[in-house]
Amino acid sequence: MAASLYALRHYLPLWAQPSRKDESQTISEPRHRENGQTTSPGRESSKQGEDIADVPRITKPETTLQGQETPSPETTPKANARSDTSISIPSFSLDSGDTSDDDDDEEEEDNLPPPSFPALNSAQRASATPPSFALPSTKASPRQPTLTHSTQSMPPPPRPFPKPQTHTNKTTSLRIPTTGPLPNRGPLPNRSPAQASSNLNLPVKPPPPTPNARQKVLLEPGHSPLDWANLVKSGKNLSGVSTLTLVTPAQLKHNNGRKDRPAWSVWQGKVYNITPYLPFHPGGKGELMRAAGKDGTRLFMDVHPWVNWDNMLSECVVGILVGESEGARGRVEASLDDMD
Ligand code: HEM
Repeated sequence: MAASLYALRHYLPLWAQPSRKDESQTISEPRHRENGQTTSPGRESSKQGEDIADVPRITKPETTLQGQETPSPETTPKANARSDTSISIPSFSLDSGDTSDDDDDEEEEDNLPPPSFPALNSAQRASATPPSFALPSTKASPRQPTLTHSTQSMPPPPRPFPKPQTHTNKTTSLRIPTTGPLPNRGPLPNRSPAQASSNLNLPVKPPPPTPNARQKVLLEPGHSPLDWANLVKSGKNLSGVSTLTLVTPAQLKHNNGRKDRPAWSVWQGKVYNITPYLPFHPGGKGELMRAAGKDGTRLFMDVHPWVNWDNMLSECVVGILVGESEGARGRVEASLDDMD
């Protein structure tokens, strides 16, 4: 116990450090004297047989219990069956009033190297020495702590560590600062990329526009694919003709959607009036108009062969594309039928 206390004396507050000067202390530190030299307990003995003498022992105080026989330091202290309550209980005293006789030893102790653990440059040593105990302020000597004598009741132990008062305390100063820029975290977030890069003299390039691979257009409200599907389902005639007709190429070419004429187009032999579908076409009116007045099968299949145009344009069918001769014969037959 005493050896531990002595080994840890650099970490104990001053008032708790064991003193070798006061002979009345209960914890005495034996000294091994060899050839007139004093060996401190913290030092290692060079001889094996002397190790026992280096171990600090708890010995019976010699001066405070007067009139009692002084036991040999080699024996275990015995309890005394005295009921004299006036006997003062020896206490631990660090009074430094009598420092005159042992100054050399004191200097020798102070010059001792600190314990090897923790290391001299370790964080434990930097932060732990000296611990700041909140001792009651007295105007005593530098060795302030006074555990005085006997019948005085011991004051309550002081708080080992004072409460942290400001954020400059050691424990809080290790935290990440909550204000100001963080170290090595780049520019402040409110700065624009141009401002941030201006410090670095880097050329500022605007991000390239995202290519619209599908070339879809923004449809007008009420012209979504679902709106078109609902319009087709309503059964409304969207072809612009009363009956299916034979369409000649001349007729197809004429109805190309210009000059208020309807826009007809052909897919796989069928003629469709695409005029009502123009505002609903996801690819835009312009794309769809490329097929107006002609056969648009190849254009259609090049872009979206997966689209079921026959189902989508079922109410837009005008007729069937025929040759010029067939169309003329068809018109004659039709006129004959009208005569019947
Ligand atoms: C009347 C016949 C046509 C119908 C019913 C039709 C229908 C459609 C539909 C439903 C889409 C959307 C496809 C999707 O989202 O996957 C679309 C997109 C498109 N269509 Fe058409 N289309 C027609 C004719 C044409 C023609 C003749 C062209 C070009 C000459 C064309 C060019 C486009 C383009 C460029 C897109 C956007 C890209 C895409 O979605 O793949 N369409 N069309």
